[in-house]
Order: sequence, then C-alpha cells, then structure tokens
Amino acid sequence: MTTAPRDALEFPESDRGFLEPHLPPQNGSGPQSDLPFTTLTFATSLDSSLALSPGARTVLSGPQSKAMTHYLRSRHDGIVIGVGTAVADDPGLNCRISGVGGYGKEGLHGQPRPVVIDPTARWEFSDDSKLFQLCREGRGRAPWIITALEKPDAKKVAFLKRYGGKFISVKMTRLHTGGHQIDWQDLLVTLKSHGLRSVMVEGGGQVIKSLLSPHYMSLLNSVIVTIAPTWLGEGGVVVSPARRFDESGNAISAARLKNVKWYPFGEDVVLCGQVKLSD
Ligand SMILES: NC(=O)c1ccc[n+]([C@@H]2O[C@H](COP(=O)([O-])OP(=O)(O)OC[C@H]3O[C@@H](n4cnc5c(N)ncnc54)[C@H](O)[C@@H]3O)[C@@H](O)[C@H]2O)c1
Ligand SMILES: Nc1nc(=O)c(N)c(NC[C@H](O)[C@H](O)[C@H](O)COP(=O)(O)O)[nH]1
Repeated sequence: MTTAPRDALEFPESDRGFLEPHLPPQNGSGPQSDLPFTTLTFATSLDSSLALSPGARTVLSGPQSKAMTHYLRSRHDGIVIGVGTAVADDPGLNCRISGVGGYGKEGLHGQPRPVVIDPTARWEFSDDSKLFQLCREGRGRAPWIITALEKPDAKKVAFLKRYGGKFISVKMTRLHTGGHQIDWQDLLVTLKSHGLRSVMVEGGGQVIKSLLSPHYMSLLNSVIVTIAPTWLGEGGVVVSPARRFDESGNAISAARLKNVKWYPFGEDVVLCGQVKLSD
C-alpha cells in the first residue's frame, strides 16, 4: 500500500455525484468517434478575470473547488493549456486527489496528460520545472507540446523524450498580428488519435477566448466554471469572447450556456452547463 504524499487533496464521494452528468462517460468514449469529450473549465473572479495580469499566478479557487478541479483532472485523459499559462504558472498539471496514481495508488492511473499549445516552442522548461519534478517523482505525466514548427529544437525534443513527452506539430494559421490560430477541430482529432478520449481545457485567457468563438464552441461537450467571490480589478486576464452581431448588425451575446446548474462549494460557486448553439 502506497501512502499519499503530503500535498494530497480530499474530494469526498458525497461531492462527486452532482458532477457526473457533466463529465465524460466512465468508458471515456466521446460523442463522435474521432473527437474526444471536451470540457472547458476555469476559475473566474466576479469581474471575469482569470488572473491579476497575464504573467501572474493567481489563486481564485478555495480549497473545496480546487479539490473539485483535481477530481475533474482524474476524470479526463488530458489537460490543455496555452503556453502563457505554462510560463506564468509553472504548473504541475497533475491530479493530487488521494487514491489516484502517485497519490496512494501505484503507477500513473488517473493522471492526465498535460498538453501545452506553444506555436513557436517558446516555453523554456528544465528539470526544475514543476511538471518535470512531478514526473521524476512518479506523480504526473510528461507534457505533449503542440507546435506550429515542423522541426522544433533538437535539445528540447531530446529533453522531452527523456521524460516520456513529445512535440506534436500541427498546422496553424499565421495571423496578421504575428500570432497563431490553431484549428481546434484538428487539434482535438489529433489528440484523440494519440489516445486521449477526453480532454479538459483549463485556459488561459487567449485559449478560452478562441475556443468560445462561433467556429469552435460546438466542440465543447461541457463547461464547468468556478466563480470566486472576489474582484481582481482592472488589468486582469479577462475572459471575453469576440462580439457577435445578428443579420441587422445588432450586437448579440457572444455565447450562452444551457442546462445550467449551480452548486455552492465552500465560498465559491461552481457553474456547470453546455454551450447553447444558435437556434
Ligand atoms: N483562473 C484560471 O482558471 C486560470 C486558468 C489558466 C490560466 N490562468 C491564468 O491566465 C494567464 C495566462 O493567460 P493568457 O491569456 O496570457 O495565456 P494563454 O495560457 O491563453 O496562452 C497564450 C498563448 O498560447 C498560445 N495560444 C493560445 N490560444 C491559441 C490558439 N487559439 N491558437 C494558437 N495558439 C494559441 C499562443 O502562443 C498564446 O500566446 C496566467 O496568468 C494564468 O495564471 C488562470
Ligand atoms: N481551477 C483553478 N483555480 C484557480 O484558482 C487557478 N488559478 C487555476 N488555474 C489553472 C491553470 O491551469 C493553472 O496553471 C493551474 O491551476 C496550476 O496548476 P497546478 O495547480 O500547479 O497543477 N484553476
């Protein structure tokens, strides 16, 4: 019997039932065979901010909703984030719930695969990055990095390989602003073809904004948002998708949820729903 590390989180059985209708099926299959079940999940302030600034790691979730997010991680095969989040947060992207692989159970069973969207492979990871420390300790998996580069730096390729991670090159559109736009459908199909039957997208702001565009929001099977009772103030990383207009040119809401349920969770509230597609 393995003992759980000291950072293990508890998420009681009694709190799990309400989430079940919003989670991937236990056998992991998605709604369509070539797409994974896809959940969008993040924590927001009362002024729709994910963080105090793009480079700032900002704790919003209280202990109970944080444990819930880690339970979600145990129920998905992969976690997707943008490179901005990887650089700002130096995240672990593992599941720290007691009883999951590395937290009381042998092997990595229940540990999700971290997936980082990094078009130009700019993330400077090292042995000291939290994610790789956790890999060495058998408490998390090595990342897959999604890049637009056909041939990423050989040293980075070798480093990732040593830990069991890899780069995956995908086609991305070059924007006039100099940035990149991934085709989410392509990415999700690619992730499914690499064995991920379910993924949760955690952020940050740019990733969520692009996924909530009219083009891609239908790919989302579930949306689970933690709302923390705090205002972060001006200058935060705001979740606000691009405006939409009706045929007459009048502004309409950018996106809306249906089948909505709210669950109080400690001082936070957790909102679960599905994206409502246009009638
Ligand atoms: N509260 C939360 O739940 C939460 C979750 C995640 C991140 N965060 C916070 O958000 C901040 C980071 O957010 P951000 O918006 O600056 O960065 P981000 O994590 O969205 O990463 C942005 C980068 O990812 C790539 N990218 C994103 N979307 C892309 C797309 N559609 N196509 C191609 N490439 C794409 C680009 O390189 C872009 O520069 C950090 O401060 C972090 O702490 C908070
Ligand atoms: N649910 C949630 N509540 C928060 O208050 C917060 N800041 C995040 N942020 C999500 C983002 O993906 C972060 O990078 C990871 O939460 C850090 O990851 P670890 O905890 O190290 O695994 N997510």
